[in-house]
Amino acid sequence: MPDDLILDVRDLHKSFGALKASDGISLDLKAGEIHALIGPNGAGKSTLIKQIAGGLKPDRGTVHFMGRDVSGLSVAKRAQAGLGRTFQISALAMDYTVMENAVLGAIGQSGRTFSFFRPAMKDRRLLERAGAALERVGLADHASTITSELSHGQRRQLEVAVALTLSPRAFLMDEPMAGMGAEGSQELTAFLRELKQQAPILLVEHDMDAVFALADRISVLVYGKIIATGSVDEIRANPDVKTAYLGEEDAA
Ligand SMILES: Nc1ncnc2c1ncn2[C@@H]1O[C@H](COP(=O)(O)OP(=O)(O)OP(=O)(O)O)[C@@H](O)[C@H]1O
Repeated sequence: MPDDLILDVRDLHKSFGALKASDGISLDLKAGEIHALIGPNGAGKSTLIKQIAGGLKPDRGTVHFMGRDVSGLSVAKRAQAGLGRTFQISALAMDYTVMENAVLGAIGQSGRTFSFFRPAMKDRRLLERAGAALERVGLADHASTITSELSHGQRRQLEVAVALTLSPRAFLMDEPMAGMGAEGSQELTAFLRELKQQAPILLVEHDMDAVFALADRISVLVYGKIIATGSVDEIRANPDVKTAYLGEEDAA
């Protein structure tokens, strides 16, 4: 394995009945980069991210992470191994405080199973780790704020903080810009550019301005197949990509 290869997805296949949502997908993520995954609605982006994160089992193909085959591991095990994920739909506990959500992240729990929760809130090591992550995303001053009171942009920051508590070696991000205003997107863009130095990011994003501003590489997914991978300039100039997107506009 080359040193800078963090995530290596090989020949993933996933069908839903006759529909091939992943049709032989291979892609990789290298240290220090943002690799954006774009494609028309229904192309299979979310399905791919779920298979990489471990929530959906491929019919065929493998996922290697840091040189290790993680194909058989659960979401939680992959997260503990350093595969961090932020969600398209928030998994934050809205009536808990910002710090409590970060601590839940630090014990590898997202969602709503809180059996370890009370003892965790007294664990100094976990509190420190959660506090450091909040500091990193600029939410330290909001540690005791109830999460539902945060702005949309702040919730996104908190999702990143939750992922950061496990010291990820890579991030999977599903539409982090969704629902953000122009100012919020700009702030998040600047933050992601800094974050990629710590851990590379596989980014699914519909906001093309953000993708073109951020991505080191772009892969284009259409009907379950990657039709092109390249730099921003290469993808912009690629005739197949233009056709795929024009086709979508014509259909709309
Ligand atoms: N659990 C499922 N059962 C059946 N079909 C599914 C399932 N999940 C996804 N699909 C189908 O697979 C295809 C790919 O869906 P997916 O959500 O991965 O696309 P996407 O690129 O993320 O789309 P969008 O950009 O709209 O979020 C779609 O046709 C979708 O209807």
